[in-house]
Amino acid sequence: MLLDIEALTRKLQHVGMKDVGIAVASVFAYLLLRRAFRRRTTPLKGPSSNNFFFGVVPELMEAPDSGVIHEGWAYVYGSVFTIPHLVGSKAVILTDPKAIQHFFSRETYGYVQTPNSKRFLEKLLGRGLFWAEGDSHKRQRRALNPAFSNASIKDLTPIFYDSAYKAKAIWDRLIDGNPEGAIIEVQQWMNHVSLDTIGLAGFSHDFETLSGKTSEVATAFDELGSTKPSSFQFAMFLLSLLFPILSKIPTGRRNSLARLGAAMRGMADKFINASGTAKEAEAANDKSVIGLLVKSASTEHITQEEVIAQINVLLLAGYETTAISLTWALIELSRHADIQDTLRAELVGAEGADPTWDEFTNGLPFLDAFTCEILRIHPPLFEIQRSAAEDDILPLSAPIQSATGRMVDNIFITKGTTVTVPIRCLNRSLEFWGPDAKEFKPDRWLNPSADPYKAQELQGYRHLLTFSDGARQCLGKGFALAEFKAVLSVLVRNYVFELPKGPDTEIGQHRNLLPRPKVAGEEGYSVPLRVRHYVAE
Ligand code: HEM
Repeated sequence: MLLDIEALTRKLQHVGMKDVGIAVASVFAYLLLRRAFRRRTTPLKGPSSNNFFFGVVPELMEAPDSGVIHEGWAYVYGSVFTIPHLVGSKAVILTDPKAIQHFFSRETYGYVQTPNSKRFLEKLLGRGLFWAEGDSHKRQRRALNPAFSNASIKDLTPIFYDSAYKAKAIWDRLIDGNPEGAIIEVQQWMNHVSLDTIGLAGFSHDFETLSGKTSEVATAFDELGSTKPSSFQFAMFLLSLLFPILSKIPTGRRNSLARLGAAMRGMADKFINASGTAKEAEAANDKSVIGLLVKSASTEHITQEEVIAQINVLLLAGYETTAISLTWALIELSRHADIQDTLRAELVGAEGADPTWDEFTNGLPFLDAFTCEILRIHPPLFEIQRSAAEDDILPLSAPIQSATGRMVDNIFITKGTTVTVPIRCLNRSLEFWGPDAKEFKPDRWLNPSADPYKAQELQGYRHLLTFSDGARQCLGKGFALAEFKAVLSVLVRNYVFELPKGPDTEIGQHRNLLPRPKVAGEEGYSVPLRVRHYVAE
């Protein structure tokens, strides 16, 4: 309907300044009343902070183990509690299984990326799966699903083995003729294995880092990984949470991130130009994840921009997570010679040469138990944080006492509230996993306790939240598990791993895009291990 300007002007001439004042005051009064009567998030107990602007965010970011802090707070304040967050606001932390299940069931519609994460993800990766929400997320995920089916992952298994054998060929040259073995910085090698694998299996691109080549993407990841953010950069990061405009000011870290974004986009462009239309990809019989995506692109209405964004998503989601898990696996084997022996006995005893995909999924119980324990004790992502897109009511498994002393069996969440699921806390919590929760014990997966503790109440892969849950749960879970098991089976069958200064060597944490393990005192995120040939007795 067009606006009748003349009629409006005539009407306004009859309205005096007094009427305008009354109208403005009425609007204000309405807004204030609406705010006053709007239901607020249930007041919950929780720690306090003197830091009005950042709350406990810096404390959690700098802690060696934020999971232990969350666990302590849950013990003192209850299974759902609040923490002081940005600019006097409160974030809600969930450790109640029913509340967590409800939260994940509403992923991408009711709970969405926080505004800061959304901006960051769009800038770095584009409008792909990580960025998308609701129906758009569903559509993108549907298009990618076939590439992650069991049949597709089975087809990719030779690529996982190829990467492991390329590393083996070079390690053999480093070790040959030396009974004492060689000191090998394994984290860098697990980076190479993971990057080359995701390149080939994800989008038919060989980064060739296992052959000693460098690429812009590898260099950009390396640069981000090896430099520790300075105090200035940390302060700028915190400030940009409050004033997003500050995220445009270049700092060393932001420049590295920009270079990583540019390198990933450059490579994605090359892939699109090389594979071109769906027809050409089909002709090339491209079984990579993106090759399959390109084929289904037209039926699912996937744009070229979205295909490019998905390449970035795969790189970021698949590279660091798997490299970190493999590095932790080698550290834990070096810390526990008995576990290393048991795993090797199972793998060497396996029939034939390399275990098949079917054996990874249905056989080799100790390899499976070891894998689950690495995922439990060392989740690469420490927490999932979202913002409530609308008001919600979280049900609880057991009532808790609110901050006003009232017993409540559900929590009202106001739209805009930040809600966090602390993965690392839940995976290692005494309450969920029993008195030996903090110990690295693969056996727990083989001999489930008669008293199964609370972990059974958690959903997620094997009651772990390492791969998250709900609509956004890790799409590459099957890929990651097969790659992890294939690489580890090659390495453990052929080598013996030790920490050069003994099994009790302190392992520290290096903050990167995701936290990395490092041998305390070493430069960057170095994990040098002594690696010897395994010789059967
Ligand atoms: C040990 C290895 C891995 C772990 C622990 C892991 C964990 C996770 C987690 C926790 C999420 C949810 C993130 C969030 O909601 O903020 C996620 C999402 C995702 N992961 Fe993984 N991941 C691993 C490996 C991989 C690999 C190898 C790939 C691809 C080949 C992959 C592809 C994805 C994708 C595409 C998503 C986004 C799903 C969505 O938003 O719908 N991941 N992963």
